[in-house]
Amino acid sequence: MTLSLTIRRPDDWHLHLRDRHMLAAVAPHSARLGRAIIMPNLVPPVVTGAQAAAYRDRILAALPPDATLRPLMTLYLTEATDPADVLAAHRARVITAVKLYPAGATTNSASGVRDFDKVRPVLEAMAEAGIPLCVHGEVTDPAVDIFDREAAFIDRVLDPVRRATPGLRVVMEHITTREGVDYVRTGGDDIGGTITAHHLVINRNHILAGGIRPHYYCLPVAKRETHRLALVEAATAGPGRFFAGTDSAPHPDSAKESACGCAGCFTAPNWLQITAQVFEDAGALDRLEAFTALNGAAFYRLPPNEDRVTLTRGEAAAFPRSIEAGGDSVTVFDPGFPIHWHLDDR
Ligand SMILES: NC(=O)N[C@@H](CC(=O)O)C(=O)O
Ligand SMILES: [Zn+2]
Ligand SMILES: [Zn+2]
Repeated sequence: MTLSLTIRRPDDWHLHLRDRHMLAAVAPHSARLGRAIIMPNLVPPVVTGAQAAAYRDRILAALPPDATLRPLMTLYLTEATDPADVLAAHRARVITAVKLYPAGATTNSASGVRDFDKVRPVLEAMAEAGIPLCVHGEVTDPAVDIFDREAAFIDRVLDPVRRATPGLRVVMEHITTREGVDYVRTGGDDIGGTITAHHLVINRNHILAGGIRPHYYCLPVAKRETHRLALVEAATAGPGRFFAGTDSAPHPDSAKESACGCAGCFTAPNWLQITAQVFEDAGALDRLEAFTALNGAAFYRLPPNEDRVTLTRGEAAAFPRSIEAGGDSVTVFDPGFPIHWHLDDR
């Protein structure tokens, strides 16, 4: 018996498309989504409305003619961000959200925020205008163990900032811990959380046991199995404030397979199929649509996509091991188990 599942066209609420050669190589792999929140951590970062508009044009030019993707742009919050520019870019529908990177927390975060008091006026303006703040939730204090940095961020930064800025709408990005799940679940209507496909699949053993696997290294780093199970439970719970954000973060293999390999997993080509497999294994296929196509739109106060895609269960799917980008290869995330779901949306 062939099992098939028709759902509203999925969105990706956390996507890195990069620029230039990399953009050209990876954009087609996200082209058949509905919408995607485009992360602004380019070098140099996207900090003004004008830069976001120019970046959106480069993305649209890189997409194939049959693309359905509508890129939703974000601004990279710095201590010098002008609240008036944020408000104007939002009013002009150039941006959908603003991204907070604690300085030094992750790839290209050097221009991020060190002193949270400096961004208070921007956050207050955003709360007033209902502009969501997407947050990379890790403390950067070198004294805090890397596996504890998400939980510490909630207590030391996120909760104090939210209390100081009532009405601020926050997406806790790429949550990796039970603490993150609990904070979003109990945090009220103004907080949502994205969950990646790779964090639904790997725990820290996959990165470190039996050899170090750089293509499983991303930030926040995958945690213990108990945390992965909490993420699967949250993702498969149905209607709510958890939604798919792939954090597909391509890097050249030369930068990952290095004595100091950089962070990011490239999941754009297979995240939906992997997610479907995880939901099947959890007995939750009836809730895949909520996670991939309903909850995120609801949080962003956008209508769900009207068109549909069909996923069909069959033979184990074959995904490329890597793709080519401007002379470099970029390894595609390998879930490590067979994926029986195929995407058919034409
Ligand atoms: N997730 C990652 O490990 N890397 C992302 C940055 C980010 O989302 O933190 C990247 O841009 O490479
Ligand atoms: Zn991040
Ligand atoms: Zn990211």
